[in-house]
Amino acid sequence: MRRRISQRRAVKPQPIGPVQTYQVEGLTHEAKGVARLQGKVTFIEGALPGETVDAQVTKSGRRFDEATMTRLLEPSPYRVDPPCPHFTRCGGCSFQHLADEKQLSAKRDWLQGQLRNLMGTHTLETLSDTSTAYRRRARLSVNMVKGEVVLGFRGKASNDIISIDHCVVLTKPLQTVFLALKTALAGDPLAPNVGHIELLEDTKGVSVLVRLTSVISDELEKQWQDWAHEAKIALYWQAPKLSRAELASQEMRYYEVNNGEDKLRLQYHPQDFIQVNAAMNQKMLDQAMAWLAPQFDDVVLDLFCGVGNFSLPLARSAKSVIGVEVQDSMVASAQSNAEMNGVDNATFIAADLTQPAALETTASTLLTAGVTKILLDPPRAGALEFLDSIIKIAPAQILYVSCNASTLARDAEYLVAKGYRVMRVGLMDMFPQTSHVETMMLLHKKT
Ligand SMILES: C[S@@+](CC[C@H](N)C(=O)[O-])C[C@H]1O[C@@H](n2cnc3c(N)ncnc32)[C@H](O)[C@@H]1O
Ligand code: SF4
Repeated sequence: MRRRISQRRAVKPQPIGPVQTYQVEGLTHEAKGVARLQGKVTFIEGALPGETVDAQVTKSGRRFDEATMTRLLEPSPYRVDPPCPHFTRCGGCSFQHLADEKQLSAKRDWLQGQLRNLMGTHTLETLSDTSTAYRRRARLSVNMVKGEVVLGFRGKASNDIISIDHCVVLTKPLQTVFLALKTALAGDPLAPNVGHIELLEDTKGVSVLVRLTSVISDELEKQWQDWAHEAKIALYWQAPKLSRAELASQEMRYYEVNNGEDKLRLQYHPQDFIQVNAAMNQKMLDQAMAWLAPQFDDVVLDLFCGVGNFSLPLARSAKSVIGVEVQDSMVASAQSNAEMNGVDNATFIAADLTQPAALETTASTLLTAGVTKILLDPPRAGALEFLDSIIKIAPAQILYVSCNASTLARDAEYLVAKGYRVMRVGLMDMFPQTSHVETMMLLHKKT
């Protein structure tokens, strides 16, 4: 474990030029200030638009330089004290020095730029919620340095693990567990056997998944189970080389979502994908239902459906829903989630939507199903490989939920070229304090 970390260690940027004064004009997507000096663009870590700063170049390229701020001469009125004491070193957040409303407007400007060929005269709609204490899932890195355990996140300018005492974007219960875990791991024989740790909070409570790098004794395992029991934490172990099937046999978790007056319970395994921000997930589901407006005669296809986060609410209003997901275990969870919630009009198919073979079998099944609306929520790579199948299925409406604006722009431009029209576009601020944005786009088939 230690070896792997040192191999991946990035070189910390070192100053290579004199300190110079810059007027900062803009902000990049990664929250670096943009300035020009003698015509050359410089990206300055830590600087904000409207500020005058001293900075030192750390990397010089043909087209632009990168620099680090050494002194803030004139601050922006929108500069705020970062709520997290680790902000300057931890790579988890990039925007904490900028007021919440300005973070959002910077994200809006950036997203509108990414989608410039698609926005037309549409106004970008915005969904947001609390800017701290929102993260219900986090992956912590663990390292041993000179016999001391280091628990935290990767650094900003390097792959080093930064020791964290308090992470303000975690939900309050996870902040408490983080501290308890850190205290319990210090000097404990478990620490050198841990690769990383996942914290998870859901309707069932708090859980901790420990990924082991080597086998531990039954006695040590028992001590930690006792600790978890005492702290009311569900503890999951992932032993080295544990198969997915063995993992899947472990106890399931669940979270709940509201669907109007109705409550839906979704079971999942701690290793399965779930949306990280519970409050924003609820707002996103409500918006998806409002925009796609499933009716009693709609057959809705939910692509990349996970454990049925969108499928189940959709099925409550539609004639039927077909979910497609690559992970067999998540397909099984989605199916049992439907049954547990009394949803009898949803079926789920396991298929890899990037593979031509799967595409042919899946798409031909879907071609005859009379699909009227499609919701898709792909991973960052987008859904390029399945777009032709979508065109063949020819739904009247497509709701695209995306965590990567550039693949969304690529895919949506393709759909527009094939006869769809953009109807609504929305930014969903799922990850405040970071540069990530989620986007929702509604497209209608041109008649
Ligand atoms: C962004 S998540 C969305 C999940 C679900 N819609 C939700 O809201 O919880 C993307 C999902 O796509 C699945 N996935 C990833 N690659 C896939 C592929 N090639 N084919 C089908 N599903 C895939 C993942 O397992 C994951 O469940
Ligand atoms: S991820 Fe947590 S610890 Fe890191 S900067 Fe953000 S709030 Fe602080």
